[in-house]
Amino acid sequence: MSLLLRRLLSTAAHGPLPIRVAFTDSAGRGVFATRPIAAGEALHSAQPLLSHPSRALLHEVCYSCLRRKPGKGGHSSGGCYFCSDACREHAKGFHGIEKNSDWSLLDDHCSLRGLKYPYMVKRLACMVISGAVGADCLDILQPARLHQGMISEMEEEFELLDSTFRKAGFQEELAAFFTKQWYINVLARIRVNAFRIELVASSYEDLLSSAIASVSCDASVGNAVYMLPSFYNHDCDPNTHIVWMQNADAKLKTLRDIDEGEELRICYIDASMDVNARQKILAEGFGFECRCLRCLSGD
Ligand SMILES: C[S@@+](CC[C@H](N)C(=O)[O-])C[C@H]1O[C@@H](n2cnc3c(N)ncnc32)[C@H](O)[C@@H]1O
Repeated sequence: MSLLLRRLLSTAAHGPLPIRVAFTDSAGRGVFATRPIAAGEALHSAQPLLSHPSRALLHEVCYSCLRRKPGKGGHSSGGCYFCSDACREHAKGFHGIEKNSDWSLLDDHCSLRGLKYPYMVKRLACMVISGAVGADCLDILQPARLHQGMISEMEEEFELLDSTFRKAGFQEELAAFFTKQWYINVLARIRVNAFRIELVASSYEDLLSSAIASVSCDASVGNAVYMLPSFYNHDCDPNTHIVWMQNADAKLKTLRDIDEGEELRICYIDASMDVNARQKILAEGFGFECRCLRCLSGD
């Protein structure tokens, strides 16, 4: 296990976490309980390594933590909304770089094709340039299997990002890491590990804005990639779930009693779909055939 993971598992506020990361028989690495865990117990929370608001809500959620903008107040900066000084401070490095570039070509490219992940790579590149993270910070995560069509699309996106950064004068900073291969490696990891974030309404006002958002089909406030949550495998009848209350900080909780040594699995997709739809999405989006008990029973 990497040093980073070991540190994450042992530095919880209330002692070591009741989980460990280990190899499964058929699904690569996974998360296992190190003791019996009761239904509904909070396992841990996790802050994103990388997040980005949905395009449709760019000015409606905090540019840093994805918290929804309340009806009044808030701190805006360059068109972006920050919910607090701490969020503004956290975003200072990458936002300063993003602000200095003209992203209109990338915006056109992504909105025409309905792409969201290139924005996450853009943000990661800005975080690397600002010194907030290393260029290899996602390397530990599992990448997607890519076919030639995906690689060609990624190469096109890379060229757009590269020319935008160069026009803004970041040649020197890019030289250290920003290659086509870096872009492809990072995007391949984001494809498999990014979570689509839907906040659980915590107030009447939130409830109202979620209702409006779901009517207009943009219930997701954005996407984020985490470290520890990325090691949870999928099950269509999961024993664990991941929730977001007010912002992109994720909380993992058990859904039923768990035995010591049992693997903890979450559901990556909408579990209410039928077996054929679930199998299709998991095969196309995540590259595996789901052989969970529910799928095997044809449910
Ligand atoms: C978010 S990662 C989960 C952690 C991953 N197993 C690892 O080693 O990093 C998602 C990937 O794990 C594998 N995976 C997750 N759930 C699976 C399942 N039920 N059956 C087979 N493979 C699964 C797939 O390769 C999938 O693309």
